[in-house]
Amino acid sequence: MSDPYGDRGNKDLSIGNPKGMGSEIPQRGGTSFAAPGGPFLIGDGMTAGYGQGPDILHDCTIAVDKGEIAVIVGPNGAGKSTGMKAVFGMLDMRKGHVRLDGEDITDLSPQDRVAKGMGFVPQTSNIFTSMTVEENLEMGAFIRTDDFSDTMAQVYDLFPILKDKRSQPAGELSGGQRQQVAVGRALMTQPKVLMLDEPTAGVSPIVMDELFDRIIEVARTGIPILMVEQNARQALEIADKGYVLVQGANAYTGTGKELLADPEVRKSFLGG
Ligand SMILES: Nc1ncnc2c1ncn2[C@@H]1O[C@H](COP(=O)(O)OP(=O)(O)OP(=O)(O)O)[C@@H](O)[C@H]1O
Repeated sequence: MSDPYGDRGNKDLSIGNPKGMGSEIPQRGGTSFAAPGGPFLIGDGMTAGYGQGPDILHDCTIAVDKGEIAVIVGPNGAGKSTGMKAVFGMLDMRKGHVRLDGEDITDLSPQDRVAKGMGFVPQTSNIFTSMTVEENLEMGAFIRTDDFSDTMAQVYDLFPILKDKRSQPAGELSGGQRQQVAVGRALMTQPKVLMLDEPTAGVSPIVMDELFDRIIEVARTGIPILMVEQNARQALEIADKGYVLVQGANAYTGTGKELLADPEVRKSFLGG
């Protein structure tokens, strides 16, 4: 396996990173955004599938660094959600590693990854609909033994509508508000990194813009964000780094700007 991140000794960096960060042209394949010591969170060379089934991910690499929003886009069935699940430890990895802040966490359970600082908002069933908004947030704090009232106040500052609706069952909220509950719940653990699987699924364009603004705000508080998005163009606009996955493999990697400017990416994935 290539080691484009140069954090496991003296290997040929040219294998995965022919031009390096900052080149004008997005590169095919698993490109490096090399930072000393490697990215903050990386699923590196992941090959994985469900149960005894075929490989869905093929040597797929996704990563996010401190201060960044990294976005994973690609056609339906490309393996975006599977990539997120693999990073979160919900699949058996057949090859590859997951590292968080330099530590190899490949063998940890999802629960243990949460304790290590990973917040994950899955695509579906990401809230408890019969519980109130506030109870959902409290559930998010389940691993904490300290006083979490400050964090709850921060979540309410970020999503004021949730404060207004804190005593309502979460199932009564609109789609965009439910997504806020889901993100808020993940923030209650005070994660070191936040993973979001299609946070804007099923919401209107206006609500999508609002959610993206909130996500940028979260990122500005210092929490790196790795997210999957169907709304590729809009997501790449706010992305420091983007991954286009095709059939479970890295097809294009670059900054959001680079990918938006790439004619092939535009033609194939952004509707021209
Ligand atoms: N629980 C599962 N068991 C078996 N196969 C699955 C499971 N979930 C997904 N797959 C398969 O994995 C492949 C990738 O699916 P995945 O949901 O990761 O793609 P995606 O890029 O997130 O797609 P979408 O944009 O439609 O959500 C598909 O072929 C899908 O059928």
